[in-house]
Amino acid sequence: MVLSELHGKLTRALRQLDNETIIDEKVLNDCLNEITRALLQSDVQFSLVRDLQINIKRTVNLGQLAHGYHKRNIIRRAVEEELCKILDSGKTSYVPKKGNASVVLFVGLQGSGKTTTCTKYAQFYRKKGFKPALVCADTFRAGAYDQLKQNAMKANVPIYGSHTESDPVQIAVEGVDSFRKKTHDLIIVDTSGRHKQEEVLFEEMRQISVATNPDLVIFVMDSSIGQATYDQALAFKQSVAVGAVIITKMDGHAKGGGALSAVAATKSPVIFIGTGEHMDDFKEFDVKPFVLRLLGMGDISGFTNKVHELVAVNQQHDFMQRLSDGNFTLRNMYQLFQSMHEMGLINEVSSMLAGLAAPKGHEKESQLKFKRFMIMMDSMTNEELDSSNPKLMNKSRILRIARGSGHRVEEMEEMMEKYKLMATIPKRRDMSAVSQNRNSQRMIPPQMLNHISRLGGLKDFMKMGWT
Ligand SMILES: Nc1nc2c(ncn2[C@@H]2O[C@H](COP(=O)(O)OP(=O)(O)OP(=O)(O)O)[C@@H](O)[C@H]2O)c(=O)[nH]1
Repeated sequence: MVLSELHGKLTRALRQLDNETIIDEKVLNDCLNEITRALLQSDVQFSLVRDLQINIKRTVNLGQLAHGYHKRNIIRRAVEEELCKILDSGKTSYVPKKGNASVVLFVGLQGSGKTTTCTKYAQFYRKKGFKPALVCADTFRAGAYDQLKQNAMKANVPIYGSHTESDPVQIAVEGVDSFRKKTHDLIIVDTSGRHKQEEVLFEEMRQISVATNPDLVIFVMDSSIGQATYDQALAFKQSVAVGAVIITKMDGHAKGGGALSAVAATKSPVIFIGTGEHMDDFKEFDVKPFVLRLLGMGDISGFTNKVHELVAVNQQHDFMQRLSDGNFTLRNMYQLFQSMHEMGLINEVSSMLAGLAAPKGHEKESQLKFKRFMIMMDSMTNEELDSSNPKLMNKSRILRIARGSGHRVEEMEEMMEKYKLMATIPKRRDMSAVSQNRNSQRMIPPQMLNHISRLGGLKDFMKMGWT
């Protein structure tokens, strides 16, 4: 989990609400104080945190809420909305389109992770079916070309560069022209970084930018400097037309929250975050799912996207229909888990579902949790498995299933919470993303299909009742 410390503190603060029978001013203040402390410790700017607290108190006016109103949910929703506000730049970024020959220029200070991120970006789009290529216009640092070459080889992306030419502008122009002729539809230009924000670096960036006329300039920034990213992002924006930001090293830095919020305050959209040194340690950044995950409420859109990756196109509509009609049963969940398990995707999917994510190195815990859930579902009757009415699962049934499967009642309740979360996806979230995905022509990747059939899981997968 990215920002695991902040995640832990925020979820603890919200969980406290469940321990209280009456939600009064004191409980709300205690909860808000904890959230405030957690955000400040993550280096979020004081004024942003202060505004968040004021706004939440204004939204959650306990005195005016009618008796019986679900105060806990109103508080949770207000926290979610205010965090989204802090992290949302209000701007969208240019998105490369297949077949369009987009040119994307990467800029940033030395050591920010620019070269690594260029390759991660190329690989991300290669996996989406693009034909990306890399141009090394860093003639400042000896070895930059070789580093990018090595990375490019790993990511299986062609590269243009020179050991002898010293003019980065000429290399950039030649590289872009050459890849355009070869019909590459995403040409990524890596530029040199310097130790600090020197004028000479900005001048070089400006010249490369004028000469290559990029569709998008991406500023790469290291998260370890926290809220100081604000000044850095502004300085770069004033020199080149920065259209998007990628924040790196979010895996190791407690100040990541500060970095994300400070960049948003400059009205620059963060589009990806770097979460490690490896090529796959790269995540699309989307404010709402990120906040939901941070608050332990699950990454719904990530989950629905995953479903779309795994379910054949002709079945996606029906599957989403079941979800949207509220007909998603425990049996559906059981079969989904089973397929994920067989495909070795438990960790990937679990990180999208509230509370199932395990920190790096503890993935086994997630797997055990899924197994535990499946064992508990094995102790259910057909009526329980096939009902889409969560109310059917009353206290005595929960007790019986927990006892019968050798688990604690709390473990059973935790599973029911996850089920409700999945079953109510479309009710709680905007279905437009889902319907957009319906139209996407994504199929199960062939190698995955082979894998499922080898495991004999394809039959189960198809029997999930999604057809
Ligand atoms: N932990 C972690 N390390 C990263 C991440 N991104 C990059 N790095 C590491 O940061 C270091 C610097 O990365 P580079 O890609 O060489 O940085 P750069 O900005 O291109 O540097 P110059 O080419 O000198 O300007 C390398 O050791 C990378 O492996 C990340 O998201 N997480």
